[in-house]
Amino acid sequence: MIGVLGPEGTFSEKAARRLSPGAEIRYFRDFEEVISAVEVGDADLGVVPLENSLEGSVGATLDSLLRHDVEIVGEINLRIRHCLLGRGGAEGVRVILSHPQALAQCRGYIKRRFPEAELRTTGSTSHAARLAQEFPEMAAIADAEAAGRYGLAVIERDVQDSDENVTRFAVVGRSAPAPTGRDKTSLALYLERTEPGALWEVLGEFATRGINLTKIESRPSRRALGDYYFFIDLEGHASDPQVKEALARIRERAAVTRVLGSYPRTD
Ligand SMILES: O=C(O)C(=O)C[C@]1(C(=O)O)C=C[C@@H](O)C=C1
Repeated sequence: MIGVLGPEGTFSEKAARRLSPGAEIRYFRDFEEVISAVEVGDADLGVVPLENSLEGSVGATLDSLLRHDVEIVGEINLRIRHCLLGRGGAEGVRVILSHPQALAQCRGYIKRRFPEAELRTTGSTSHAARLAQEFPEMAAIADAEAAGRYGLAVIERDVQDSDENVTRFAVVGRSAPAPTGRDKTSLALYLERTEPGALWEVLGEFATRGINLTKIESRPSRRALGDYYFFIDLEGHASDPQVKEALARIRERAAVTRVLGSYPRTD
């Protein structure tokens, strides 16, 4: 059973179905609840968004991965094509609803096409579609498939601000997959020290061993303003000798070195 953001019809569900077409799906209120359900065994796997090509990282997912004892076991890249869904035509639309990530991915379209509309955020794109079903003056930004599920018409298609709108989802589980030879590793580091070059030294451990980094991102540590965790993705598996060696050296310097998972690469 795979846990995803609900209700029925989210992009997270679409990504989960791509991973495992026949799997039983269970719906949760937010990404933290999905991750925590995997941790306690209420879901075998979870599928949660990690980052988007237009809007960047999904902070709520990164923060939850750090705070729960789960592993990233895979990744899924899904092209996101948003639609405007409603009960009538574009003329009657006064309020536009969606998940904050989806509204942000369609910001330009909304400003251009509906300069007067009120924007309201919902827990997910399908939650927006479910609400738009009840109120004719409301339209939802969601997947075309949500229109059929919630009895809505597709008012306009492809309303995202760029065709290159891709969301990368993490598949979250409790046990690490075996190395495949084409893997990626996600890490979270907390350095504590603030002297010049602390991050540079850590990154040098990867550079000198020819390990390619594919992402680096900082997130507030929640301890103090200006205090950060670094989230790093690299090519390779945590059990590869070079990666293992780099991690051992980094563990001597960093206050926290947490491997969030090693998993097969999709690109
Ligand atoms: O609301 C949904 O449909 C989701 O699955 C969430 C989510 C996200 O937060 O990134 C997933 C993909 C899209 O980027 C927009 C929304």
